[in-house]
Amino acid sequence: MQKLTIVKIGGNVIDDPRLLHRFLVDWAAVTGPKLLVHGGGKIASAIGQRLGIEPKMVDGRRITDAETLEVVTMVYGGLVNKNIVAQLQALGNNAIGLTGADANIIKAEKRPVKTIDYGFVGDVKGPESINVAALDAMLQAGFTPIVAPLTHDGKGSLLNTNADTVASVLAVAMAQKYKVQLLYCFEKKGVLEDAANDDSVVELLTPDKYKTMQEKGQVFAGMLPKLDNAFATLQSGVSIVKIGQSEDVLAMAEGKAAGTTIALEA
Ligand SMILES: Nc1ncnc2c1ncn2[C@@H]1O[C@H](COP(=O)(O)OP(=O)(O)O)[C@@H](O)[C@H]1O
Ligand SMILES: CC(=O)N[C@@H](CCC(=O)OP(=O)(O)O)C(=O)O
Repeated sequence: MQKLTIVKIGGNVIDDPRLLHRFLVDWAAVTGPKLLVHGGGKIASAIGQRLGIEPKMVDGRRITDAETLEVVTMVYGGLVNKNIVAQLQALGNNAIGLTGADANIIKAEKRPVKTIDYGFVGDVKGPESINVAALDAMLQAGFTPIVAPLTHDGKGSLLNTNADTVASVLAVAMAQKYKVQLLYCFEKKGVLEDAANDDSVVELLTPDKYKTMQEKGQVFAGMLPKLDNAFATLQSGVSIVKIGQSEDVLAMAEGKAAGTTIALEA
């Protein structure tokens, strides 16, 4: 099986032009088939606020009313996605920017209203909702798909889907055809024993260690769904999952010691 590297890059890196450029230079140097998923939540919040739309987040998910859907479509599908593609073209990487609607790559369902109405937020059912053949054709033709965290409902509406979730569902679906390594890149050196101390990287995170860290309150906020997603992908056929700093993407992709490796057992 051919190797496929899937990287997710988070909002704090995208929001910093210097960090983003440095990441893209290293990303362009990653060899073999590869696919990038980007977030951009921070920029969407800032631009929404400039338009008088206050961000509302519940459990790390954005409440996406009709106006907010317009903002995230412009920001994720336009500004962020196309800036990344243009920079990668300048670096010699033949990137192709996509939302989940393009080539029907990710179909989702509007999250049902229970106690909270998330609005136009999409949940992806499973690997059957991913157009693996289309992504495979692009990869084999030498393109690098750059995927925005937008999905579609098959009825004409775009939906907003958390970028970590998009990366993990794509990784699981692509594992049918490739040996997938999934790298979550953000601004810290990895999963840290102490979130304020960058020198406290946990090199290997097992479910037992994760449980202990949760009990001690060492993992919180956006790291919780990221790690839940990470363990779930390993259980669904993804070969390697790592979490680390955007500056270490090349080292992580090449299997050198960097970041936190997520593993089902020690
Ligand atoms: N143990 C931990 N190690 C590192 N970061 C942690 C930890 N626990 C919580 N965090 C927080 O998780 C955040 C990353 O999650 P999130 O903001 O969702 O990432 P992204 O930038 O990829 O969207 C970090 O900025 C950090 O504040
Ligand atoms: C439904 C939902 O919450 N979608 C996310 C998508 C962007 C994202 O995940 O961006 P980061 O990776 O930068 O956080 C949002 O709008 O914030």
